[in-house]
Amino acid sequence: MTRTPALRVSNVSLSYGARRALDDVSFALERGRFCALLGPNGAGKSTLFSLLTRLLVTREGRIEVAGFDLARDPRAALARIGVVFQQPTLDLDTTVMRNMRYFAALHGMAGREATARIDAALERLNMRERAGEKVRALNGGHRRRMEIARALIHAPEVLLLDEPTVGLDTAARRSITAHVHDLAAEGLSVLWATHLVDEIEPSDEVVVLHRGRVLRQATAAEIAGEGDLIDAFIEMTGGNDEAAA
Ligand SMILES: Nc1ncnc2c1ncn2[C@@H]1O[C@H](COP(=O)(O)OP(=O)(O)OP(=O)(O)O)[C@@H](O)[C@H]1O
Repeated sequence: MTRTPALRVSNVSLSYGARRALDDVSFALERGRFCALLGPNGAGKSTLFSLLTRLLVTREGRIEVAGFDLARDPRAALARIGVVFQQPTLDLDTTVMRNMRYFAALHGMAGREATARIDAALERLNMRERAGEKVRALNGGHRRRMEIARALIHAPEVLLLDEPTVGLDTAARRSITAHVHDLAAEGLSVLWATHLVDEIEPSDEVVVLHRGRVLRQATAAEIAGEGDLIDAFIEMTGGNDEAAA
């Protein structure tokens, strides 16, 4: 018997007026996998994230999270998702712990339960010793780690990250990428939107998105074949961004 995927996107389309941002997108994310949603600027990655988090809705297609239909059963589906958006959403003038507590409260958690969940989430990202620091005092990499910890407070099955390394230096980028790969190795299902091929490991699943369409889903090693993933990606997408086309 096959297991229900962590995330299944079936024939999803979305248009902004006359512009078709997503066109019949289908893919599945197996549980405990790191899956890169790889696409150049304008491919539709953020649009897809907006649909997965119900910031946008579409009548065309279907999205299921751990078997729960996002349109029919949004509470159950959304409860199983943790999200790190492209734009940071932290209160810089309060401590890491207060930020985390606020978020726990949004999920209906308080008191000891909240503390235990927050501690565990910070621990997973090696951020526990920073709990008392003001967010403003943290560097970009630590702020991102904190946002990832925050997205894990309610123990989601699927973690969505939209270009989470934007604006980080090379060392912080590498560290965040490694941390999230570790989370997948521990059993979390991860969808990581990026246009940066070097964030992807050979065994990762990759969904190549270009101009709103899925060009391919396979492991990075399969897509790279005898060559490099970057060459295969450039060949598939023509090497130019939608914005520049
Ligand atoms: N609110 C909007 N109104 C009209 N068109 C939009 C809107 N948002 C996005 N688009 C267009 O839809 C397409 C997909 O955009 P989207 O932001 O989802 O891509 P992306 O892969 O996330 O790119 P980026 O990496 O630049 O964020 C692009 O052509 C973009 O110009």
